[in-house]
Order: sequence, then structure tokens, then C-alpha cells
Amino acid sequence: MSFTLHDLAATIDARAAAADGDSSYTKKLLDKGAVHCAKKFGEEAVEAVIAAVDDDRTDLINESADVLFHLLVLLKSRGITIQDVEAALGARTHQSGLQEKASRKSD
Ligand SMILES: N=c1c2ncn([C@@H]3O[C@H](COP(=O)(O)OP(=O)(O)OP(=O)(O)O)[C@@H](O)[C@H]3O)c2ncn1[C@@H]1O[C@H](COP(=O)(O)O)[C@@H](O)[C@H]1O
Repeated sequence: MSFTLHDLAATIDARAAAADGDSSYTKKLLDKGAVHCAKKFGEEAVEAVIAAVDDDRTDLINESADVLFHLLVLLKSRGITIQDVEAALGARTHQSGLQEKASRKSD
């Protein structure tokens, strides 16, 4: 059985609804607010960048897991769901990234 980001998002939802900060790291982050969640996400992203630059495969995989967890917590802190993000990604599939970039330059 595979584990998905939807499973993790559901756990984060459950912790937000019913946990307390002494027993749940997720709830502890959410209780500190969106700005704190954003800072933690930024820290984890930088750690992933460092792992990539160092070409450390194991570190990059582990830091990527941290990044995805902290991104989902950040989204939760602002009332955004993974389905909202998937919808944004889905809306982009009609054109390539290069086409989208070119259309922005002519704005
Ligand atoms: N995937 C994760 C996950 N990834 C990373 N982390 C935590 O993120 C933190 C990042 O480490 P840092 O050193 O940057 O932070 P820290 O210094 O420990 O913490 P701060 O006091 O700075 O916030 C660590 O405490 C990790 O345990 C996670 N914590 C929880 N989850 C998932 O969330 C679920 C619910 O967790 P709880 O809310 O704790 O029950 C777990 O079962 C996991 O599936």
C-alpha cells in the first residue's frame, strides 16, 4: 500500500481539528500561525537546496519529505487544500511551461 500526499494532508487536517501542541508537532506549528509556518517551510526548502547542490541523494530525499510536510502545514495555516493546488496545476496542462513563461513576458 502506498502513502500519498493526500494521506499526509488528511493527517494534518485531523491534527488541526483534534490534537494539542504538546502531543502533535503539526498542531504546535499551526498554533504559532501562518508566518511561523512560512518560516519553517523556508528553512526546510533551503536545506533541500543545500542537499541538491551537494549532490547528496539521501539528504535530498529526506529534506524533500520535510519540504512537502511543511508546505502542506503552511497551506493548512492559510486555509488552502491540496486539491486547490492540484486544480492550479491541472489548469496549466493545456500549455507548456515555456509557452506560459513567454505569455507572461508580453504582459
Ligand atoms: N511528515 C512529517 C514530518 N516531517 C518533518 N517533521 C518534523 O519537522 C521538524 C523539522 O525539524 P527542525 O529541526 O527543522 O525543527 P525543530 O527544531 O525540531 O522544531 P522547531 O521547534 O524549530 O519547530 C522535526 O521535528 C520533524 O519531526 C514532521 N512531523 C510530522 N510529519 C507527519 O505528520 C504526522 C503527524 O505528526 P504529529 O502532528 O507530530 O502527530 C506524522 O505522523 C508524520 O506523518
